[in-house]
Amino acid sequence: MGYSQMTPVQASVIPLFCGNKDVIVEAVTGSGKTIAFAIPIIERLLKSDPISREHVGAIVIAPTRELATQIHYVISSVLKFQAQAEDDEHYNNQSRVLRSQLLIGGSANVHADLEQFSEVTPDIIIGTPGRLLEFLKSSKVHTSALEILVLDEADRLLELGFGKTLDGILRLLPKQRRTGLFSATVSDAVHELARAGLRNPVKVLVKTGNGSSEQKVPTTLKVSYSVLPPQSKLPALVHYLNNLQYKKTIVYFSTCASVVYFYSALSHLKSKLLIDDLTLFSLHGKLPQGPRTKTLNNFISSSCQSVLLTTDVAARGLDIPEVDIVIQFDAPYEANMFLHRAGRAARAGRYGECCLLLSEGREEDYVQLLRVKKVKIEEAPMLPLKDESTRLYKLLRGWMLEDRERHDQAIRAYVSYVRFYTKHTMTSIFRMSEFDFVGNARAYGLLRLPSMPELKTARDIPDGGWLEAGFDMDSYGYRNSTRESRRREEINAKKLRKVSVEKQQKSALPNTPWSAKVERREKKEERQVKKQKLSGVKGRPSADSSDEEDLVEDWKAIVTERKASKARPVQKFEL
Ligand SMILES: Nc1ncnc2c1ncn2[C@@H]1O[C@H](COP(=O)(O)OP(=O)(O)OP(=O)(O)O)[C@@H](O)[C@H]1O
Repeated sequence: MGYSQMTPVQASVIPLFCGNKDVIVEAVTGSGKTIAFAIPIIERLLKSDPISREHVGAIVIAPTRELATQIHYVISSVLKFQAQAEDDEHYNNQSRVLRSQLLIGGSANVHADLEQFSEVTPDIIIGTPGRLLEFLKSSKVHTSALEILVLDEADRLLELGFGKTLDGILRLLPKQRRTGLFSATVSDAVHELARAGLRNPVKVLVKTGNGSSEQKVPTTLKVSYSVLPPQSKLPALVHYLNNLQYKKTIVYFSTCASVVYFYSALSHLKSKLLIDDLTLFSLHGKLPQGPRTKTLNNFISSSCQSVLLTTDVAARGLDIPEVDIVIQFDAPYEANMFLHRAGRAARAGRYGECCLLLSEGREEDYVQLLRVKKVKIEEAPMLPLKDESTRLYKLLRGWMLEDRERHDQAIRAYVSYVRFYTKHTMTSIFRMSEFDFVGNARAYGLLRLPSMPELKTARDIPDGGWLEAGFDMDSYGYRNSTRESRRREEINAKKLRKVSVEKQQKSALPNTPWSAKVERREKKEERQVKKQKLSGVKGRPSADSSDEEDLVEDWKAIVTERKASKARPVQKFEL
């Protein structure tokens, strides 16, 4: 494969894992952990008795489909040398040919996987947890001969959501086996599992730098940050994309909806905003598997300057050699994820850069936290953004006004970002009580804030949520004619309903106390339902700005609620 020597993690782990040791391995991103477990898997299987049909010899579990596919590719690349070695005397003595199979959700169903399993008779299975569990539950698959189990990105696999599936898989595996846990960030959760599944594990910790200069990121990675008002983040991104001369760039956003929106905006405005030969790609977990795989492959094989806009689905493990810069548009929900995102650059000793964009206010404290986590991070030089910013938002506004769907998309992205913010694990830094609702809404190019329960505790919200005074939402239409006629029908139906309610109110005589009581009660119930909706009891549906009248009503309720809350002692919004 062209490697002249082992990387430090390979030199430490291969002898241990080929022997009789379970291992927990922590080594920085891009340090060659895949080969560090691929070689021991192959060695052990070659040394053991041949595995009979329907049996599995080794299992590798990875948290994402992309990573599982990549590991399968690396293992298959090593296994290819078996064919070349067939004439080799040493090889013939061993008389084994190993095969591997990939199991991931979203592609063929588990029946097709089982058919392939009986056809190919693989010794090594590489998969994502859900599909793997389904597969192992089949009576056609036997695990009693399992020699070795590897959990790559083990800390992620043990996080909530995967933990249960993983327990299910572990229950189906024999206790007599070798187990290896690998990650660039081995958390406490891994030690929990170590107690449960590993026998006297050896912990291998491969550090970079020495003593006080010890780091959690590769020494060849330059990490910087910029603190900006929210409205300057998009112009800063555009500035970076136009001025950094790198072949491949990955930009991380916090939610799928943000990727969809910014990809759509930047692609449409590309000829006016970005340098000519830049190609944009978008990848996130809500894409169907086909386009997901195709996008990643196209990004990897692209020969021009390329930018991948993505979420944390592409943060761990992916090895794309030409990625030299990573931009984190938002800070991730936990500090370890920062290291994984950043580690897509500066792999295997190459030079790389990572820029983090933070919003002014509390978020600056994140830098200190990263320093405590042994990340060497410096402030980036100030960017000349003023003119760029005015021009960008003018173009964005023009583009948005061409189709109301684009504003809906922006609202979905904004709402998802706010919801993401509420889930930050570092609540003392990313405080909802300090969140700049208006600044962020402007950053997303919104004309009006959507009504959402989170706004109840927000400060400095403009009347009715308007960010663009005097804008007529009724005449703001969809390009799609079916959608637009449906919107118009809804507006007319609402107008009619309003007229009929007004008529009823007028015809109600003052000396008919019973009907007045009923009406009052109905209104009260209606208000209560609305209040429940706003307090988020059932979780609000995605904000659809086409429902303008409801929005006005909701806004009234928010104002009333805010007035009432002023009278009460202030309750801090702690998470
Ligand atoms: N011995 C070696 N010499 C040179 N390059 C190597 C060697 N072993 C692996 N590499 C290269 O190093 C790069 C990173 O390897 P790998 O993807 O295994 O890193 P990793 O430690 O698993 O990173 P991450 O924590 O991000 O998953 C790959 O491009 C791989 O080809």
